[in-house]
Amino acid sequence: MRLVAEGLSAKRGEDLIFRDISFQIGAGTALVVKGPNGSGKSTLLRVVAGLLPRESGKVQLNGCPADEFETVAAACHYLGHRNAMKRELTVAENLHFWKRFFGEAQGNAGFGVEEAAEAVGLGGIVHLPFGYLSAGQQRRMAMAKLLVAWRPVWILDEPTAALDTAAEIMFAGLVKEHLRCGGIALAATHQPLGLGSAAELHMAGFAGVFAEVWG
Ligand SMILES: Nc1ncnc2c1ncn2[C@@H]1O[C@H](COP(=O)(O)OP(=O)(O)OP(=O)(O)O)[C@@H](O)[C@H]1O
Repeated sequence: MRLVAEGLSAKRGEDLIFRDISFQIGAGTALVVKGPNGSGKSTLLRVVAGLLPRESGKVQLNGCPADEFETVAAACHYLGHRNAMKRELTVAENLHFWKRFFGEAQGNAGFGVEEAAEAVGLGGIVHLPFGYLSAGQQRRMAMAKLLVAWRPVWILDEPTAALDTAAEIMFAGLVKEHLRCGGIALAATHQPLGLGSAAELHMAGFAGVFAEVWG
């Protein structure tokens, strides 16, 4: 399986944010997107995830059986800046919602809700309203959303911002396990994700866009 982006460009409003971005990410590998504030990292991730339209170019997931995921977007988990959880619902209710929403991928049911909470170090508090959790605990539970249903492509926007060191290490472990299982990760970050020698894509913003990919 291989996530292939070719010649991507995107606008926000009337402004062209980046152009001619191309990369490939093979199964079991990650690509880390770096660049200064406003250079278009979040925009690129949202375009790849199908959440924003692209101005040109294409995104394909090669080597994935056509009947498994109808679109690239359907094969992606997207963890954005926000946690995508309802504060008034319990953690369990939130995670059950997402588990039902995603449904089961063929041959892979994903983690149970309690199992996913334990995997992020927070087993035993899924009965609490999400809004009661600390900011770091909320982020960890948002990470648990990645586990309740299998999706081969994880798109991660500043996943560990404002997390403590233990949570960073925990999350690096989750991503490594995802890669070990043949998954793909595309992450935008200002801080090291602890993934070792992941390939990097550097964005400089429009009027200085360049893309470099290794691996
Ligand atoms: N809805 C919008 N309308 C117009 N411009 C926008 C909109 N959303 C974002 N932008 C602009 O698009 C550019 C890229 O924003 P983006 O969030 O992708 O950058 P980023 O590299 O992820 O930044 P950061 O490191 O601060 O998170 C910025 O200049 C931003 O002001």
